[in-house]
Amino acid sequence: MEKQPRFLSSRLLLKNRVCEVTLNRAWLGWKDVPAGRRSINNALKAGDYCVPVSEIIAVREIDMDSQTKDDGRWQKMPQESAGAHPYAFTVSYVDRGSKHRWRCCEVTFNCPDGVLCQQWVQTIKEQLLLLTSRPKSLLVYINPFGGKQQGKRIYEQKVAPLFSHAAISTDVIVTEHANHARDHLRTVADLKKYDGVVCVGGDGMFSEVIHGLISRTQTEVGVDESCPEEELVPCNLRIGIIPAGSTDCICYATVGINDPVTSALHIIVGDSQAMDVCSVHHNGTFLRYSVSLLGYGFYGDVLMDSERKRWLGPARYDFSGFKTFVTHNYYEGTVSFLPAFNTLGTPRDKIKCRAGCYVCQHNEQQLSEGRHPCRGEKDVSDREEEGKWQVIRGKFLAINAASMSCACPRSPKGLSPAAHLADGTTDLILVHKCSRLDFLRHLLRHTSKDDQFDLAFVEVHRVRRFHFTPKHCESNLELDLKENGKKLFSHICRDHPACGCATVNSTWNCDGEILQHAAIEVRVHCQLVKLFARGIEELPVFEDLCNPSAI
Ligand SMILES: Nc1ncnc2c1ncn2[C@@H]1O[C@H](COP(=O)(O)OP(=O)(O)OP(=O)(O)O)[C@@H](O)[C@H]1O
Repeated sequence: MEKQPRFLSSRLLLKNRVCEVTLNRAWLGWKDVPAGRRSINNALKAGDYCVPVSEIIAVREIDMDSQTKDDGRWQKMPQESAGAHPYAFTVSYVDRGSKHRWRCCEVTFNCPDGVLCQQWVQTIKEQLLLLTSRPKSLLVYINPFGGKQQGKRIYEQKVAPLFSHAAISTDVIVTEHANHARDHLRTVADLKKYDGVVCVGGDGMFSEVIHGLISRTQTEVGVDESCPEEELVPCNLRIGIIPAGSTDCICYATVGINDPVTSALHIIVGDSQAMDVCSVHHNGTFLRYSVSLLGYGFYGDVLMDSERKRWLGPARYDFSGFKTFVTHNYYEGTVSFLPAFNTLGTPRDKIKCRAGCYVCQHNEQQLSEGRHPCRGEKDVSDREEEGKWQVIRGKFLAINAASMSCACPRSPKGLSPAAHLADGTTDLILVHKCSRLDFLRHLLRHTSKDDQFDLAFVEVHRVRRFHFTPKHCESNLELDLKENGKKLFSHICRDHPACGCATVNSTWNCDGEILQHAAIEVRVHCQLVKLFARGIEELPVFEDLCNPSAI
């Protein structure tokens, strides 16, 4: 690691031990003064430590006379040290626990004189002010009915104190009905006042927020989001998710854990993770946006059935999953798709999307070079034409488009383990008609080490766009044409199930919401939104870096 010039370096007292405390542009570090030279009360060496400045939450001076911290809590001070080192300051910082969990930790240093103490506090504060990616003002939406209806309590007890500790101001809106947050963002909210939007709830609340923000952004720049061919403009404001729902998959996929404190700390340090968004249209009419899973067949049926059994609570997903599996319906239709070309990565290459993902960076760059071509280069529409649409007709148990791995605590690998959050593509997974046993083998591979795509009846394609037309809509289309010309007297199986045709229709599960239409056109918009997150970190990323000799 490159050595940085030191801003400050002093011998201070930490819990009766003399420490060498050092601050440079990147790190705050402390280490015990070597034995023989330290020695206050013969304290044991407790080890060396360093914290990236970017992960310091706050610093404050402590009023030793009143023996309290300025947040009013009592502080025990050792008598000896208080005498010789009567001034102190406390630094709050991010501490990493296991499984991507973050906590806010504190360390208090005692100083021999007040000027030195103030110099430390002032210098650290100045460094924090240089971190311009940190939000100062946030708009917070709380769904009081999400998950176990704990959203308000979670925010007030775990998140709000951290925001105020980090001097972040907030405007909080407790939603009063579904789509309250979406509509407020779309029209009323004074977004210039804020550096970000936070939703407290589950994936449904996150979906409301992206719908509101994307809509608002397009309106402001005069882009018509209802037109499938429009190039949508990315949203400026970042979105934070405080997980408080019964499904918190987006939070899990972008932070690595569903934990309100961890999410709050990612917001405070000003992390940023871009995310692709799929627009879904039917016959040229806008339906919804999706960021995680679009599923027809199995996952559509599970959602449809589980919605009827809300009274069962979270157990409804297991129940409906089992029922749908036993029912074993398949659906006929045509899938056409535009494969991603000129991109790094494939759905089966086992390269997982992680913090600072190279695949996402590279592919986004390729796309934006296409959008803003240098002289002589082709523009994006020409480039898309370079890829050839492919068409697959068949009978499917499931058609899934995974725009991220869709990993969650129940399925740690997810539907498409190598899908990327921000590479401008979605992984289209087609599960053709097969036996129940084979389908079970495929489903079980979501939790085992085996490749879930290495089965004869499963195919997967990384795509930029796809269309799906169920068979009954194809019949509709044919019927219309024939009626116009030849006065055909036939019926559509959908309307007349008694005709004996086995075909039934499924619905699309769009990030947990049911779509009203089965025939859809989907297009991926690369990095349309940004989150206060950094993607899942490879563990243990900071063990190597945390070497005090580097400072
Ligand atoms: N005050 C409210 N009253 C009723 N519904 C609301 C309110 N605020 C938000 N909603 C809606 O509640 C739905 C579910 O919210 P959320 O995702 O936060 O919780 P969840 O428990 O994970 O959801 P689900 O039950 O769908 O798994 C969202 O689609 C949202 O539109």
